[in-house]
Amino acid sequence: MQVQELLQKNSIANKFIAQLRDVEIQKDRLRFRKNIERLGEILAYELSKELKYNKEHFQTPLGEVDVPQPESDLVICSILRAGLPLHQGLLNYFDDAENSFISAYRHHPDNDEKFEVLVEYMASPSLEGKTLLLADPMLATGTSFANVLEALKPMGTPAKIHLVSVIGSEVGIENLKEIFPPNSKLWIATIDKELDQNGYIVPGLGDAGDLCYGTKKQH
Ligand SMILES: O=P(O)(O)OC[C@H]1O[C@H](OP(=O)(O)OP(=O)(O)O)[C@H](O)[C@@H]1O
Ligand SMILES: O=c1cc[nH]c(=O)[nH]1
Ligand SMILES: [Mg+2]
Repeated sequence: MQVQELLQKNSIANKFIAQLRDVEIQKDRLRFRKNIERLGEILAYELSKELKYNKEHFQTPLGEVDVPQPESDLVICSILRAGLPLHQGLLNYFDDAENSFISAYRHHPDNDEKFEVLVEYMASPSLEGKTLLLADPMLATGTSFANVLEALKPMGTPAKIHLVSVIGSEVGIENLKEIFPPNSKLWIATIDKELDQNGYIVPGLGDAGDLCYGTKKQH
């Protein structure tokens, strides 16, 4: 798995990341979701440079022109819940992509810091031979991405997988390098060094799902 980190180069993306992280600004859920969506758009643009293109012919009112067009076999798969605004950002640019939705959530069976990641819901077209964009804004331990890859296996083997994320941890990314095929690529806005004892990214931004949609009751 290759890794491309957006914030290695300064851009307007820095502003969106800073607003996601800021403990006061992030209280505005609408802005929080919108900033994840905007980063989805930027990451879509960056990864679009590596898609395959075919020359297509167009008629303007004044003449004819060839413009290479991206291949059309994209499937965007988001990991619920926090993947939803990232999904929308990708879909804003890849508007003719197919779509998958899959759940992954941290279940704390003993109400302590130990957790397992459960996948319980999936709605997906066939992925056989297609280009899969797997979207989750947080890549902490990497377990959600790993379990989702496993759960998607019955849907067929994609020709190429692009993982799309906003904040990752170094250890989580190393874990995924062992699991995802070598031709996969992670497009991520920024990478932090540490995880705390609860598996949260430090400094990170907190709980992305809760910041997008509110807290959830454990069950
Ligand atoms: O890399 P990992 O260690 O698996 O952690 C990252 C996952 O944790 C969060 O999901 P969470 O379980 O909080 O669900 P939510 O999106 O519904 O809040 C986040 O949205 C990622 O899916
Ligand atoms: O830091 C983290 C880790 C998992 N999930 C989040 O939302 N944030
Ligand atoms: Mg959460």
